[in-house]
Amino acid sequence: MITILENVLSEDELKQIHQTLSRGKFHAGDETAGWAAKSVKKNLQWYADPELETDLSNTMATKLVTHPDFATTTYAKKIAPFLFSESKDSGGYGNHVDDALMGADSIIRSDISCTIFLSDPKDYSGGELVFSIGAQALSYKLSAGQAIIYPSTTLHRVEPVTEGVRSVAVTWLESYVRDTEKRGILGDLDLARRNIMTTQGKNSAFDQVSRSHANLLRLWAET
Ligand SMILES: O=C(O)CCC(=O)C(=O)O
Ligand SMILES: [Fe+2]
Repeated sequence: MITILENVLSEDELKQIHQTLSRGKFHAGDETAGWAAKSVKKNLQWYADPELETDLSNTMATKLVTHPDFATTTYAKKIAPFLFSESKDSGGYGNHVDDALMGADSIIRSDISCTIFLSDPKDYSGGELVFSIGAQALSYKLSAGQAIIYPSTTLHRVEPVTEGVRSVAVTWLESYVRDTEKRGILGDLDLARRNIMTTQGKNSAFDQVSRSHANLLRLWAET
């Protein structure tokens, strides 16, 4: 399931992030890709003082995981450090699938990929994030501060940026529930129980749906 999270970052936070990014440098991005993805990775990757990199990554992670829709969309167990990328001058990232295992010291299994958009879509041409799902192509170019969350199993690409600069923060999540269909079912049940609570209060329907949600999570979660 592809999900959009609104307002992960405010205007002020975006300004601050761009200010921090200006304290580092962008280098060719092919170092941070697997051997096959390297050949199509034509974006730039941000490098800075390691402490600054860690600080910015942690700030982004906090913003993401405290978003009200994050927990029930992802059932996240682990989050990888963020990468900050820029695409410009016809750079982008051709069709690829993200590596299944990521990280050096601490390895995570990538179940979910996430892009947080840091640029206003009016400020660049091209740069759509496109998912190939069977014969379908789904294309997203979100507002600055919005995030998109999608299964890491998906073949995807970033179209070349022909004008301006596309700036994003990307990360990967390991989920307690690795199967996207199962996460979708759990997310629906959780939404249903919350809707019942809001519209009818804590009645027997709420208890039944809550029990199904909790028991399915118990059956499916890998701890
Ligand atoms: O820039 C994006 O939106 C996605 C980048 C990407 O696919 C990746 O880093 O693996
Ligand atoms: Fe990717």
